[in-house]
Amino acid sequence: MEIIEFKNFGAYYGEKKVVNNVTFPVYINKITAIIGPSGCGKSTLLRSINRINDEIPGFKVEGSLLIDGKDVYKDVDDLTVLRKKVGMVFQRPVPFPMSIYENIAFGLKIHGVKDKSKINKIVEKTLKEAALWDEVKHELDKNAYSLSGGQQQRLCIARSLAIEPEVLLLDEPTSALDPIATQRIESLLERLSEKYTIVIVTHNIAQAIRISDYIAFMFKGELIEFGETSEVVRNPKNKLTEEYLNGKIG
Ligand SMILES: Nc1ncnc2c1ncn2[C@@H]1O[C@H](COP(=O)(O)OP(=O)(O)OP(=O)(O)O)[C@@H](O)[C@H]1O
Repeated sequence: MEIIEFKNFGAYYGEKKVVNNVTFPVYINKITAIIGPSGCGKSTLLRSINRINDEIPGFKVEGSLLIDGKDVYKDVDDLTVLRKKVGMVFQRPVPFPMSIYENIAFGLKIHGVKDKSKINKIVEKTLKEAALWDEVKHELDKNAYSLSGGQQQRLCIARSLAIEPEVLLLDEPTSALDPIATQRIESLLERLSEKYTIVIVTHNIAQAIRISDYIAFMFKGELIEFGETSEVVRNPKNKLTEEYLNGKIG
């Protein structure tokens, strides 16, 4: 079942159209990878889902983008509600300059959770979910910047999970990480997809093939192909997809 649907969706920065007539579904509790060469509109698509691009002057959209059947640009007034439902993790881990514990507690407090024992429980639960608990349980008061890059990224994932989103958006979450940290994040995402819907932008074709259930291949602002990852890889319908997957473009 789909949770998100792009329908004839387009996006502009000022006069420049960077996403054109894109239609595809994002299925619930699956990992969908948006792939394609640099500048093809991957991040723009991803950032449209939680309307984080609204802050860019001149950004506008056309067509529709539905979450649970509601158009996020027409039917959603409260961006806080949208962003609670749709969490986001960025390319570079960006912990807050505070303790590991506070990194998670902070967001909860903003969302109105005040009870200390409830916060403690959520901190532990989400750090476990993000496969970080065992490494940090004795040093929750340490500054988050003392963690390695991979641990910081898992902390950022834990922070997103704490506010119980339904969808997790990730923009190149492993491109700043070494192969071992990357592998840990990949297996974490596979586990998280049992409970969350995941949309990931990645330059790394091998990664998309390893972890995604569905692939959306973008090229110059157009959706060239969408389908089950195994099917797209085994039997790409479009020549461009085949060339991209074989490293001939991009
Ligand atoms: N804030 C902005 N203002 C103006 N143009 C932008 C802005 N952000 C992106 N663009 C342009 O929109 C197009 C699509 O960019 P986008 O970042 O969505 O692509 P991408 O596929 O994610 O690229 P990359 O893989 O390099 O991150 C590019 O031509 C880019 O230059």
